[in-house]
Amino acid sequence: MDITSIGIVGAGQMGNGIAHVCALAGYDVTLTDVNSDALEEAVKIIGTNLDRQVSREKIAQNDRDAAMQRIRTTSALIDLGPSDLIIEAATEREDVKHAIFAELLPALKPETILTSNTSSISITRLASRTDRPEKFMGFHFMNPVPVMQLVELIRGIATDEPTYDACRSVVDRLEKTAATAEDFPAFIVNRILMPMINEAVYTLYEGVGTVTSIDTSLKLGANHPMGPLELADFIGLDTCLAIMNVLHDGLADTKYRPCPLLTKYVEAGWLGRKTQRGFYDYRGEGDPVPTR
Ligand SMILES: CC(=O)CC(=O)SCCNC(=O)CCNC(=O)[C@H](O)C(C)(C)COP(=O)(O)OP(=O)(O)OC[C@H]1O[C@@H](n2cnc3c(N)ncnc32)[C@H](O)[C@@H]1OP(=O)(O)O
Ligand SMILES: NC(=O)C1=CN([C@@H]2O[C@H](COP(=O)(O)OP(=O)(O)OC[C@H]3O[C@@H](n4cnc5c(N)ncnc54)[C@H](OP(=O)(O)O)[C@@H]3O)[C@@H](O)[C@H]2O)C=CC1
Repeated sequence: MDITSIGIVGAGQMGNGIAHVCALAGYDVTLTDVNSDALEEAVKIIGTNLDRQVSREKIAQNDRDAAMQRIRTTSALIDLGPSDLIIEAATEREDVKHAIFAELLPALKPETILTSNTSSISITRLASRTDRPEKFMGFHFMNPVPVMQLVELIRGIATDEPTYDACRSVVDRLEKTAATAEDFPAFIVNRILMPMINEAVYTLYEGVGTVTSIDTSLKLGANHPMGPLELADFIGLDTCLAIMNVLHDGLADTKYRPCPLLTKYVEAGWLGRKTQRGFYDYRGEGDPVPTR
């Protein structure tokens, strides 16, 4: 199937990044969110990130302008009806994703491919609640989307080859690299990355190190671009906790037990950068201040 238009559900940090790269690659993009402020904010962020790429001579000004022209926003989910490919990038909660698909399905063309950017949730289970499990895939971008090269492609048990091939062609057109993962909890990247982040939170919880010493250790001692707690704030602590819960429930192994301190931060609404406070406090003018 020739994909020319892409509908994106959720205009948070992932949704805006996905809209950015898809529009830049020439796809017509429709972006939707339940929150109309999030849509306005997403368009601003996309404009700023494209400007940055222009100023660093990564893209030309007219490519930037053409990409912005290709992005349409709407708060009505059914406006995604004509899209050839849907990428769902709403909050990492299975009930939210099921509800989105239930509302969206009656508006879709029969041939439309349905995908989720979920970090961890079973693709087979999400697909089973739709009318097209053979046309359903995991399409997992990494954050920040305009910078990170990888897209994980995850087949559900029923996904057919034409669907996989069509998604792979989209990854090629975005000039990203695909890695194929089997449909087990959290796939590849988060199966490995998230227990490391959770262990960093345990290291903090048990008083082995402070926020600063833990992040400095991994940045300078293991050459990670961000420390694990800084990265957790960047991803979103709610998303990190949701992924740990999927690993814990899905693999039934205590080694995936979410750290109680991670739970406490989420309960406080300290979700990281997106709420201005997590393991660091971002509300001041200067450098972020560690909260422990
Ligand atoms: C949770 C999941 O399901 C899966 C995941 O995504 S896990 C998270 C995966 N992501 C990571 O691990 C990110 C780790 N961090 C990094 O790689 C780096 O810190 C970073 C790329 C985010 C920032 O790098 P940095 O060197 O500290 O900052 P900075 O110099 O501002 O940015 C590097 C480049 O990226 C660009 N950039 C950064 N954010 C950008 C954005 N949102 N849009 C466009 N460009 C961006 C910058 O313009 C800069 O470009 P040049 O190389 O041309 O100068
Ligand atoms: N953060 C990361 O590093 C990565 C995240 N992901 C995955 O991408 C998805 C999105 O994550 P992320 O962008 O970080 O999350 P955000 O919290 O930044 O954004 C999620 C957006 O979805 C909106 N939303 C919630 N419910 C609905 C709905 N029913 N219909 C439409 N929009 C809705 C939210 O609105 P409101 O705020 O009003 O609730 C919010 O604007 C998740 O599945 C996550 O696991 C994948 C790779 C990396």
